[in-house]
Amino acid sequence: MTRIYDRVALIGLGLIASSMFWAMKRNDVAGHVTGFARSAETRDTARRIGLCDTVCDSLADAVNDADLIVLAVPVGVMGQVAAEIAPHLKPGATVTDVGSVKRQVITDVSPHIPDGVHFVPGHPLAGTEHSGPESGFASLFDNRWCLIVPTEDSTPDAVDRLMRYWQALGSNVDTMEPDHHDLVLSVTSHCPHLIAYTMVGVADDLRRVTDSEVIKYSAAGFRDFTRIAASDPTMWRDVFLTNKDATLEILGRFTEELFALQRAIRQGDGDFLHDYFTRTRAIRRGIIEAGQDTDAPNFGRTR
Ligand SMILES: NC(=O)c1ccc[n+]([C@@H]2O[C@H](COP(=O)([O-])OP(=O)(O)OC[C@H]3O[C@@H](n4cnc5c(N)ncnc54)[C@H](O)[C@@H]3O)[C@@H](O)[C@H]2O)c1
Ligand SMILES: O=C(O)C(=O)C[C@]1(C(=O)O)C=C[C@@H](O)C=C1
Repeated sequence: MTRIYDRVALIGLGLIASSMFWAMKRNDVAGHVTGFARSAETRDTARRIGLCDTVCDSLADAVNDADLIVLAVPVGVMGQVAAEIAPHLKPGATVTDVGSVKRQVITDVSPHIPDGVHFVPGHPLAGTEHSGPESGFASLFDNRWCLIVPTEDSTPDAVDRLMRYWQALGSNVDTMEPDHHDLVLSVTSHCPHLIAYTMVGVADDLRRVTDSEVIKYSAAGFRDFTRIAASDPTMWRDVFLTNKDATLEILGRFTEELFALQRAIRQGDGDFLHDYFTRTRAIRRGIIEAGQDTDAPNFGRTR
């Protein structure tokens, strides 16, 4: 038995919250789980599929007895939800979030946390392009990192307990400072999504001059882009609006590199291209050798 919290409340019943629920049930991580979603349709779906022990029709009912409250809503509404739950929180409870951006969430949520309640932000580095209450699955967090991003006010006990909770859900855990988190995630997640959105947008524009061939004959590289570019529009709009500085910094560097490659192609500088691709191939191989890419088609193959 790996019970870490007695009562957990999930706010926003989408991909991440539903995956957390199934992972909690798999390992008996929580005693009783309540859930709340804004739309009646999502709450009905949750009741139909058995998502949460109790689906509540109000935020107050969902959180008032909870030891852990998980904000699993788009980053842009975290502050608003925190303000709504604040009067109903139990002393000693911990509020956490799973938002993809940390500095803005801390700025928006912290002022609403009452005295005697802990706030310990977090971010599971796991997801898919799917969203909504039916998209979750218990193994989503297995062997993935979850970054815990304490604020200046987070107490060591509350941090330690939340880390044990994510480990019980199957994750590896680490702590990180908020601004550093936002810069790192801009490189590893946010800008790659923006580039995928752009590439699919370019293909869509081109469709008119290629008679749909780019879609019909889409090769593996482009198909990977379309998977990423199918990710939830609300979630990703909020990510870019709330991680503006890091996104613009990394996009600036990206554009410089792209221009260098463009020049090498124009000048026929094969050595530059070969050296560049040799360097990037080594990065990919390093990730696989470190056992970090469990999705790789050859993961675990010995020959
Ligand atoms: N999808 C991913 O790959 C991924 C990975 C890690 C972290 N995250 C973060 O997790 C959070 C949730 O993402 P998700 O993928 O589960 O999204 P999702 O779209 O699947 O679910 C979000 C849920 O929040 C609800 N919601 C929206 N506004 C609300 C409000 N004001 N009050 C109450 N509920 C509201 C929606 O109805 C929906 O049920 C986001 O902050 C996102 O940045 C997502
Ligand atoms: O695997 C995917 O589809 C994801 O986009 C997951 C992903 C990522 O970029 O790795 C997306 C957003 C997060 O906040 C964390 C994880």
